[in-house]
This record gives sequence, structure tokens and C-alpha cells, in this order.
Amino acid sequence: MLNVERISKTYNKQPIFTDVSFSIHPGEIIGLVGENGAGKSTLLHVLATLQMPTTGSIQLYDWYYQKHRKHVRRHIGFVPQDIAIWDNFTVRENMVFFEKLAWKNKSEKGLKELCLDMNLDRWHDKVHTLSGGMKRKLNLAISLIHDPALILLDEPTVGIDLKSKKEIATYLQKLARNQQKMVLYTSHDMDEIKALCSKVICIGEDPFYRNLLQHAGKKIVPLNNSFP
Ligand SMILES: Nc1ncnc2c1ncn2[C@@H]1O[C@H](COP(=O)(O)OP(=O)(O)OP(=O)(O)O)[C@@H](O)[C@H]1O
Repeated sequence: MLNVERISKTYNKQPIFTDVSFSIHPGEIIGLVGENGAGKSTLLHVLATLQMPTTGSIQLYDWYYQKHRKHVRRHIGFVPQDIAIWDNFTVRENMVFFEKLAWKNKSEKGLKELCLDMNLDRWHDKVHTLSGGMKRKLNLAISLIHDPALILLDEPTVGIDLKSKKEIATYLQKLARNQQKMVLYTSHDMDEIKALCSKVICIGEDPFYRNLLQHAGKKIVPLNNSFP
């Protein structure tokens, strides 16, 4: 379980978010929504251990981020907003390259299966010949090589077609259900959030997303006392 307790983040004394608390249980896919600049990416960066919270504590299973940062990292898969793969390498070469950097070894057969699970079947094709959606699928496959317990996805389906979105959603649902992964997923596509996520975190002061979700009968995770 991921337990986030009263974390805050400031940049140059400017608060980005304050007093944020929530939990993610194994098997849960939680949505993270909010207007541009609300702090979604910043929160994901903190949860990915790329930045430290200014105050508060985060615990993944028995490990505290502050104390066991290196260990915690091994159990996190992070897909950043920008696609981060090698354009002149093939799909296979990218998977093999990132496997070498991963904490766990995986056979080439296992790597290929990860791609095929998402209907990415262009194993020997160079990345620059793939569509945007295929690149996003490869980015996601790379983040899963080391079999992470917590998967953090920052707008993983932006600019991709409905079919690929559905394939990714189905894959994530299977992953969460069958392997008890914890998933935190940001998107500006509310239909996607409503279909995929069991609960939703609304970050930022603007009540727009909260109202929209309440209307749709979605469970909203209260972040602190100011948003009961
Ligand atoms: N390294 C940084 N230094 C200073 N301020 C930053 C830094 N990174 C982000 N910010 C600021 O933090 C705020 C939150 O940014 P963030 O990228 O987390 O928002 P977001 O909710 O992900 O936005 P979007 O929906 O546009 O992706 C913004 O005001 C941004 O300018």
C-alpha cells in the first residue's frame, strides 16, 4: 500500500500543493485530475522519488521515502508526460537497453510479451517509424520491465486514438486486478478517468473537476480538511 501523509511542495517559497494525504491499495487505479498548473506532474515527481516533498511523509509498504529512497525506487514505474525513448533504436533495442538498466532481469521473450500484451507488435521497427500511440505503448512497456508495484502515469494517452486508449486501459485494468498493482493515472480526458479509475483525486483550488465527478457519481478522494 502507498500511504501519503500531509505532504506539501513549494518551489522558491511558492506553495504548489499543501497538506495532501491519500492512500492507494493494491489493485486500485486512482485518477489524478486538476487544471493546468494545479501540481499533478509535481505530485507524480515526488511520488516517483525524483523530488522530495517539502514537508510530510510517504510510505510504500514498510519503506519510508525519506529513509529508504533507493529501495523504494525499485518498486516504482514512472511514465513521464514526454516520451523518453531512443528514436533511432528499434522497439527490441529500446526494451533490451532499458532492461540492462532495470533492477530485475527479464528474458527477451518476456520483454517481447510485455509489448505484445499492449498490442505493440513492431518488435524490429525503429521507433521513429512508429505512430504516437505506439511510442506511448512502448514508453509504458519500458516502465514495467522491472515489475514495479506502484505505476505512475502522467497523461500516458495524450494525443492517441480511441482504440489505443482502450487497449491501454484494458491492459492497466488487467494488470491492477491480476497482479495487484497500484496505479496513479493523470489525464485531462474525463471519460477516460471515469471509465478507468475506481476513485479520483482532485488537486488544486478550482472546483470544476470536483463538480464534474460528483455529477458523474465518481468517488472523490478527500485530500485534506479543506475539501471534505
Ligand atoms: N522546477 C520547477 N520550478 C519552479 N516551479 C515549477 C517547477 N516545476 C513546476 N513548477 C510550477 O509548479 C506548478 C505546477 O506544475 P505542474 O507541472 O505540476 O502542473 P500540472 O498540474 O501537471 O499541469 P499540466 O496539466 O499543465 O501538465 C506550476 O505553476 C509550474 O509552473
